[in-house]
Amino acid sequence: MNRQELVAHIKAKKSFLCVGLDTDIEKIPNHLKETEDPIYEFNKAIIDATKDYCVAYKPNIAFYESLGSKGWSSLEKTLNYIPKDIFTIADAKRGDIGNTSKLYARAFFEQMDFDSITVAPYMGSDSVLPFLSYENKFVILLALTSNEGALDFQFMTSNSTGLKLYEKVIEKASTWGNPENLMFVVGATRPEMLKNIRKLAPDNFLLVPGVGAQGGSLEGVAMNGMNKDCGLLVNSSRGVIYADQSESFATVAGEKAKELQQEMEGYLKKFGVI
Ligand SMILES: O=c1ccn([C@@H]2O[C@H](COP(=O)(O)O)[C@@H](O)[C@H]2O)c(=O)[nH]1
Repeated sequence: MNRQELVAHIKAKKSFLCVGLDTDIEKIPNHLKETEDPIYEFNKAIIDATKDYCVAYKPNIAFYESLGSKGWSSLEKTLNYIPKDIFTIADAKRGDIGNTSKLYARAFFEQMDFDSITVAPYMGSDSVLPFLSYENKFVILLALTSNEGALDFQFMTSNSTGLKLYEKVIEKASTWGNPENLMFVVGATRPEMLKNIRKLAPDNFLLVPGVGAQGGSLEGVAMNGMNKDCGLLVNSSRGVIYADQSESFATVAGEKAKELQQEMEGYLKKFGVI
């Protein structure tokens, strides 16, 4: 999917919601555990219930690869089940020397047909460029993450440039890619930082995790980070998919996703995107 198509889906659905498929076998309702592939059955029900309210799904790869070959199989089946007009994100946080990154890119863009993958920036250009060589695919580069540990390195300031590390990541990576193939991860837990990030990356989409279970504010994100095309994909994983753990889990997940979509519709109108 290209950027123009993503923007068109956001406008049509009046939503910039990304539902995180962090499907944890421990948290799946008991009645599904008797099925042959509980992870896939859970994801199918979540997708059926939420697909009208979201524009992206983000399976976090750790939840699948931790189950070995069966997990990879559940992931592939889930990816194939997601409607083709919904943007897909492999939250894999990959990145290695160029020769190895090339194979990570092949795994997620050719073996599996994800629209995008999250990539760690710290090994530099040769670790990221192989992912950027694919047409109509996106790299989503970690810039300012939502966790406590973000404070350990990401705010360090360079004596020579005065830039913080996350700012340098955005500035430098913007010379490798462009808004047609490059997005950045910015946590919802630091919404006040989004104004500054928008100065460095006015047109790039930002993937914003941290709304829901991590306590990030959707309002703060929208008010500080929205651009003329929306420019935001706001993710909620646990806050949607585990909103209820009974047999009604999917219905409640659908209601949660709808609530978020309705709030998003308000912000899209406020900023003249729709
Ligand atoms: O900075 C980051 C980068 C990635 N994540 C991932 O997003 C989801 C958030 O899940 P919630 O249940 O909505 O908290 C999860 O897959 C993280 O690994 C992030 O949270 N922050």
